[in-house]
Amino acid sequence: MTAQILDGSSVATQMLASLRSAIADSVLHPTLATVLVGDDPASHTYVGMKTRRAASVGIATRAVTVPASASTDEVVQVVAALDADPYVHGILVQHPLPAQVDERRVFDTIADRKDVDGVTSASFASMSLNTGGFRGCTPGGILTLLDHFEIPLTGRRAVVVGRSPILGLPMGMLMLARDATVTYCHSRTSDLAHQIRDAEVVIAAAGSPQLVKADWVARDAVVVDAGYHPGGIGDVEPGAAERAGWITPVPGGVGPMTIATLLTHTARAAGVDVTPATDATSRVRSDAGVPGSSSNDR
Ligand SMILES: Nc1nc2c(c(=O)[nH]1)N[C@@H](CN(C=O)c1ccc(C(=O)N[C@@H](CCC(=O)O)C(=O)O)cc1)CN2
Repeated sequence: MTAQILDGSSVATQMLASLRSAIADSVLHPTLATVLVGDDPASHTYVGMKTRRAASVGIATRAVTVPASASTDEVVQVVAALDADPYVHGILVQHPLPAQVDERRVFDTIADRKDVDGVTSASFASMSLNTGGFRGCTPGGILTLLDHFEIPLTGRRAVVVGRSPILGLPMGMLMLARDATVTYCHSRTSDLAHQIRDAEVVIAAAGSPQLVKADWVARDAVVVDAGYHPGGIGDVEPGAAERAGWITPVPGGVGPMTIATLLTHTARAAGVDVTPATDATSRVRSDAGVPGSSSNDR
């Protein structure tokens, strides 16, 4: 049997439609600053996609481009100026930054209230401790997608392949906060196939084309492919759809959720009343209220 599709495009479209009407109903004018450092063509494409989708829901963008030769201090100064600008509600620094720039220092310059991309150390701590704030856009978008389709996480064996600070690492922490039993795998994991065969939920976020082989995927597993490589290739072999119970398509899965989440956060940062219904998280969580799901568990 073929897996059911976790259709990120359609959920993102619903989120954007709700966002558009929430912004139209408000007197507020949300503005997102985008910071693009260097000439990476993929980064230009992604910032362009975010800008166009922002415009489509009534969010203004302020595009700042910085030369590829910039130092960490120069990029930090750009971000600090946006932090101080009362007309900017959210700041997106497009990853990756050129090698000579200390990306962590740049991210951590973003004020908490403007970290709509959820990339600062403080936002990571909030995701890890489940204390609110903006979630990372890709991990947050994935969780919204799983919630939308009422995929339970409580007590399930979840494997995250990848441990990047803006995706794999926070993704695992968010699922841990939802009482999944989380295992991180990465480039030094010796038994990746074995770990994935045992997983009920697989988050493939390694940035390595088709790293996850179709025959590693357990029957009926939930497979989220957060890979995006040229030619519509993900981190999971397409044949996995023949075994999985649920799977995200590439394209049309995680990517659109990332952008819809970023824009939802930007509107919230500006004070727009975006109710949970707007970003689909109001759907009843199938693991909500399960005995033993207290955050005090060890
Ligand atoms: N500061 C950040 N940098 C990066 C992030 C991020 O969330 N914050 N994520 C990725 C790239 N990314 C957004 O920046 C991104 C990548 C892909 C998509 C997307 O919607 N892709 C489409 C396919 C598009 C196409 O092929 O034309 C899809 O999957 O359907 C959105 C966002 C790294 N950097």
